[in-house]
Amino acid sequence: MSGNNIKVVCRFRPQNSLEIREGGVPIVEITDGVAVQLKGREAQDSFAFDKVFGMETEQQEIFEYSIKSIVDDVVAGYNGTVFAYGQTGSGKTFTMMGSDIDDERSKGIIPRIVEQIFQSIMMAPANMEFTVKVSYMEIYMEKVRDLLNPSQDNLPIHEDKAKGVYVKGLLEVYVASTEEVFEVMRRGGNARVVAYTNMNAESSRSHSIVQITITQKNLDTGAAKSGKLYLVDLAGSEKVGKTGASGQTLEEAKKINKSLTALGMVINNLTDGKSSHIPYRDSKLTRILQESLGGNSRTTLIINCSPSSYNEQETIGTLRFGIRAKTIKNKAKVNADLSPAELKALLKKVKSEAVTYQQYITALEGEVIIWRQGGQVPESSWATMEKATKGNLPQVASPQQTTATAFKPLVEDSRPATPALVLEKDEREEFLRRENELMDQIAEKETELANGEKLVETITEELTFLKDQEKNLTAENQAMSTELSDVKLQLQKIEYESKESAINVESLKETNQDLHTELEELKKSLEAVRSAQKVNVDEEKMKRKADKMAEMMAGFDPSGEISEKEKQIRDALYKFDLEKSNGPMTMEDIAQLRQELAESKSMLEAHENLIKTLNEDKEGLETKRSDLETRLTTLEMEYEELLDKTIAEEEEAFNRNTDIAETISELKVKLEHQYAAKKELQHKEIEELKKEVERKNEEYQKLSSAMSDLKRANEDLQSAIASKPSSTGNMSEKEKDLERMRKSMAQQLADFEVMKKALMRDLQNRCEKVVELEISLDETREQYNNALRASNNKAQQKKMAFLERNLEQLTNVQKQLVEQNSSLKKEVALAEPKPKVRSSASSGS
Ligand SMILES: Nc1ncnc2c1ncn2[C@@H]1O[C@H](COP(=O)(O)OP(=O)(O)OP(=O)(O)O)[C@@H](O)[C@H]1O
Repeated sequence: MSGNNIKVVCRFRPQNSLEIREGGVPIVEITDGVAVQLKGREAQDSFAFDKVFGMETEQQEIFEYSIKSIVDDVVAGYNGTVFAYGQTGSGKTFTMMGSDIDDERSKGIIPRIVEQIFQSIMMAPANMEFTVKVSYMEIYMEKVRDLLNPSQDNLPIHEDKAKGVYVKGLLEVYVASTEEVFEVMRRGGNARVVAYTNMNAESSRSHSIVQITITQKNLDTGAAKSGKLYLVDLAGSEKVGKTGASGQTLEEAKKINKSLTALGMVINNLTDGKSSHIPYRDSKLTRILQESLGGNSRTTLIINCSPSSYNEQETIGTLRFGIRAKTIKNKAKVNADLSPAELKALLKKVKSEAVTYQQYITALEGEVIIWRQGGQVPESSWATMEKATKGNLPQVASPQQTTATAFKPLVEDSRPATPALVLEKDEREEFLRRENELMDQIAEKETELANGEKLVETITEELTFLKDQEKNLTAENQAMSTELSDVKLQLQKIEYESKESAINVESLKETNQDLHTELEELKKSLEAVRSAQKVNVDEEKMKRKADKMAEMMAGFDPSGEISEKEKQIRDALYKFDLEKSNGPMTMEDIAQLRQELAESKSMLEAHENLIKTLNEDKEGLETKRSDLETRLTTLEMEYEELLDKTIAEEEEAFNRNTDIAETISELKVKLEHQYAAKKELQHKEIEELKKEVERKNEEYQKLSSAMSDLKRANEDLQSAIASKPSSTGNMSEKEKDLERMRKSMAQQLADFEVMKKALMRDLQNRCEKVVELEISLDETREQYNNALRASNNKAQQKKMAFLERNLEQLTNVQKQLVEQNSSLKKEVALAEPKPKVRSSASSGS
């Protein structure tokens, strides 16, 4: 086993758009493919590496030079590691994975390594059996997450003698082809994207590690070898301040950078030549990659840099890191499991070595005894290892003094012992066992802590939400409290009012009860008074009726004016009879008389027609009068109904405890309404009746003038008859005519007599009705007055006063109607003398 330095290669990518936009220019100059000189503003340093790749270097070229040999080593049973180090965006992922693993040109070194591995396996001898396992993990915030089993996000790191350092519980997938490996890569890559989206973090802040383990077994000998290859894409190496670990606290930023810082420390301690302790355990990354740095591994570090002046500082840092790492020495060895034959030979060798050592020890012990006893051993007889190997040792010591346990083989390890203290083998194993336990506990505690943190976060969110809610609720509560106190006040007010109302209701009930009792008593007393007075009242009524009738009919003497006129007519007829016996009239006189008589006749006929029309008018008036009476009756009935209804409503209002004043005003409005409607109707009727009366007056005037004309004609006729002596011829004819005329006049007189009697009867009937109406009105008024007197309730009195007013108005209306009626009667009476005048006029002719 020989020491071998870490191979460090440097790769510059082309300037990116940001750098160009910011005015960055390439500042690197590569010399001989192994040195790079920075021609920046701050530094003019040169750096030498195993290889320096320029901006235009193809992926294939990188692989060919720096990686291919490592694949061969791993297939040969060595451990291998490829690191990509550099600032964010410097091309680490581009170099390791490539922009497209399916694209021949742009695929990175990992796909190429995988292809190479399977190619090597295919080319291996037939007696070699290979198994390839792949695992994919990342370290973020000092937690190991299994990208092929993302639920495992905090795996512990263990170490034991057989397996060395390993991640406990990491899923290792057996793969049999390039495609299968690619599939695993894609799976892990997707899990990484999802995890970072959920965490709202950047993938550049984590370290991703692809681990490929190749085991090969010689089917003939049984000998086995296994090589482990770590392909590491480190997190961006820039200082947190520059690009800023967005959204992270300083503590988180420290954690993110912890592995990188520890990597730097490990590299420093490995290369400064004085440190006895290498702090692998300071971070998860350095612990996992312990063998890769100064241990059993063939390691290549690719440092990715920006060529731009814009990133000069970061590039210098990266290059310095590479230079330091370059001096690390590893001790790579084949991880071989020996075949049985090899093991037997080894056992034989070890046994013979043990015998040799035992002989050597025995010789030495013999010498020691001699020396202790004060003796001397000549120098030539001193025991040496050389003599022991050759079997030339003197037998000086007793065999019982020899001990096999005195021999201790050197503990050979591939890497510096950790911890730096030199431990006994058992102690070391115990230490590792204890460490593993502690690592498990730490992982558990970390998971618990993470869960606790999540819980705290959730609870904090909940708390914030609850606080907000509480704030809202407090505000709502305050508003509601104010509302509640308002409502309480209102409630108290209502309660008070309710109590007051209850008291009012009670008192009103009592009043109502009293009123009811009083009403009942009044009714009873009224009934009693009624029944007691009924007989008297009937008699009185009759008497009053008779008196009124007498009073009313006093103006209408049937034996008055008409009889006078009748007498005049009779006198005229008698005179006519006398003249007839005095002598004959001349023919001319008679002819003239006849003519005048004919005129008189026609005039008489006209008057008869007029009387007929007047009779018809009278009948019309009669009908109107009866209509008016009916209306009056209806009005009275309505009034009574209204009175009853009002009282009932009032009682109801009392029971309901409603406002009496309100009810009264409503009632008043209603009554006023009804009264106004009726009043209007009656006014209309009165107007109509007035018009009718006027019309009748006009007709009467006309009739009067016609009558006076007739009278004059009759007078002329009479004077003519008086001046003419009685003629000789046709006397008998004239007499006959006169006789006929006299008869017809007598007949008319008799008819008029009949009509007059009928009119008088009718007038008497009407007067009777008017008297009855007046009496009933008086009675109603009296009853009302009684009721008013009986009632001492203030509200009722008010109501009664109101009703009284209504009654007064109705009485006025009734009076008006009665007046109208009497004026109609007068009109009829005026219409009556006309035929009398005419009759008297006729009697005078
Ligand atoms: N050699 C190159 N040639 C062409 N393009 C490159 C090269 N190196 C990197 N790039 C481009 O630069 C961009 C950043 O590269 P990459 O993602 O590999 O950087 P990184 O160092 O892995 O960043 P991070 O630390 O954020 O993961 C990518 O778009 C990539 O395609």
